[in-house]
Amino acid sequence: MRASQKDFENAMNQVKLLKKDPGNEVKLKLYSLYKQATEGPCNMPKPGVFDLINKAKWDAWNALGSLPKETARQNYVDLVSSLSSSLESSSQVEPGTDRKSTGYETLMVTSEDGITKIMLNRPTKKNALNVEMYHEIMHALKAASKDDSAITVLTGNGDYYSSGNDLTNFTDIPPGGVEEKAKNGAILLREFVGCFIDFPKPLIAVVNGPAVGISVTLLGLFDAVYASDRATFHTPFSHLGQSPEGCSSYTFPKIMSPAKATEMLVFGKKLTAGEACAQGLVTEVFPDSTFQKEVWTRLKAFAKLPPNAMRISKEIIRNREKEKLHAVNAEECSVLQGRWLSDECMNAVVNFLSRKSKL
Ligand SMILES: CCCCCC/C=C/C(=O)SCCNC(=O)CCNC(=O)[C@H](O)C(C)(C)COP(=O)(O)OP(=O)(O)OC[C@H]1O[C@@H](n2cnc3c(N)ncnc32)[C@H](O)[C@@H]1OP(=O)(O)O
Repeated sequence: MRASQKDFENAMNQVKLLKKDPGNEVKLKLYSLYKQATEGPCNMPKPGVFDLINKAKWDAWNALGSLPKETARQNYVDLVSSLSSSLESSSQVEPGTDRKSTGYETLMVTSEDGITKIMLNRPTKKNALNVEMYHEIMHALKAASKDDSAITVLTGNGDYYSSGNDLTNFTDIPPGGVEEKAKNGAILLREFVGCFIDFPKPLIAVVNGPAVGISVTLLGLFDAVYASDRATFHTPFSHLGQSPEGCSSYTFPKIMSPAKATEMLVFGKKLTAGEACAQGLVTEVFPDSTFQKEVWTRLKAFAKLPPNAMRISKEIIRNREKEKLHAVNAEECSVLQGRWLSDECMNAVVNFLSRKSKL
C-alpha cells in the first residue's frame, strides 16, 4: 500500500498525460499533496485576500496540517490513480490486476491486496460529510460488499478523519420548508447508518486524525478501529442542540459503560485516542509517525486470511444484534428529526456558519 518515490514520480508524469482537465478542485488537491509530500507542512506567509489563486493554493496546502510526507505521497499517488481511471478510457486499467478506482467526487476508493480502501476526500473541509458524501459512501460500501476484496477500510485524507456532518447541509431549504428538510435528513441518515449495520465483511476504521460527530458514533458498528495518537473523539451533540445517532445510544453504553457513554454523548467530553482505547471504542493506538506503515502492514496480513471464514465469523458475532440495531437507528433518526427543528439546534448551526463558534 505504501507508495515509493518511484510511484510518486510515475504519478507526477501521469498527471501531465491526463487528456481531460480534472477541474480546479482536483488540481488544488494535487498541488497541496505535492507540496506536502515534497516540502512538508505549509510554512509560507498567507497571500493577501486579493491574490485569489495563490490564496486558494495556500489554503489547500495549509489544510493538510501536519500530514506526514509519506502519507501525502501515498494520497497523491492514489488520487492520480483514481483520476487516470475516471478521466481516461477504462482500457487503461490493465486486465488481470486487482486495483481499481472510481470517479467519486468526495471519496477516493481503491482496491488492492484484498483491501478496499474508502478514503473521505474533502481535506479542506476536514472531511465533513455533505449530502453527496453520504450517498457516495453508501454506494462505495455496497460495491465493496460485492467486490472480491476480503476487508474494507474507511479512512480520511488530510489531517482530520472527519469533522462529522457538514453543517452547511442545514442551509439548503427545499420548497417544503425546514420540516421537509428534517424529514429528508432523517430518511437519508437512516439509510446511511443501515449500510454500516448490514455490511457483511470485516469493516475497519483507520482513524488518521480527529473525529467528530457521526464519524465517531459509527465506530461502534466497525469490526476494528485503529487510531493515530493524534486522533481525538468528540460527540458534542448537546452543544449542537442535537442527539446521538449511528446507533451510539445503544453501542456506546455497551462498549464503555452507561456513565462513560453519558460523558461523551450527553456532556460532549472529547476523548484522546488513548482514552478511547481504554474505553473499548478504539482497538489499538499507534504513534502518528509510524501509524500508516504499521496499520497497513497489519491490514495486508488480515486480508490474506480466508475471506469466507472471516465473513461467517463476523456474521455470527454481529447477526443477533442486527434487528435491535435497525430499531435503534430508526428511533435515533426520528428523535433527531425533531431536534433539527429546535431553536437550540438552529442557533448552534447559525453560530458555526457565522463563524461565532467552533468546537
Ligand atoms: C443527513 C444528515 C445526517 C446528520 C447526522 C447527524 C450528525 C451529527 C454530527 O456529525 S455533529 C458534528 C458536526 N460537526 C461540527 O460541529 C464540527 C464543526 N467544525 C468545527 O468546529 C471546526 O471546523 C473544527 C474543530 C472541526 C476544525 O477547526 P479548525 O482546525 O480551526 O479548522 P476550520 O474551522 O478552519 O475548518 C476548515 C474548513 O472546514 C470547514 N468545516 C470544518 N468542519 C465542518 C463541518 N462539520 N461542516 C461544514 N464545514 C466544516 C470550515 O468551515 C472551514 O471552511 P472554510 O475554509 O472556512 O471554507
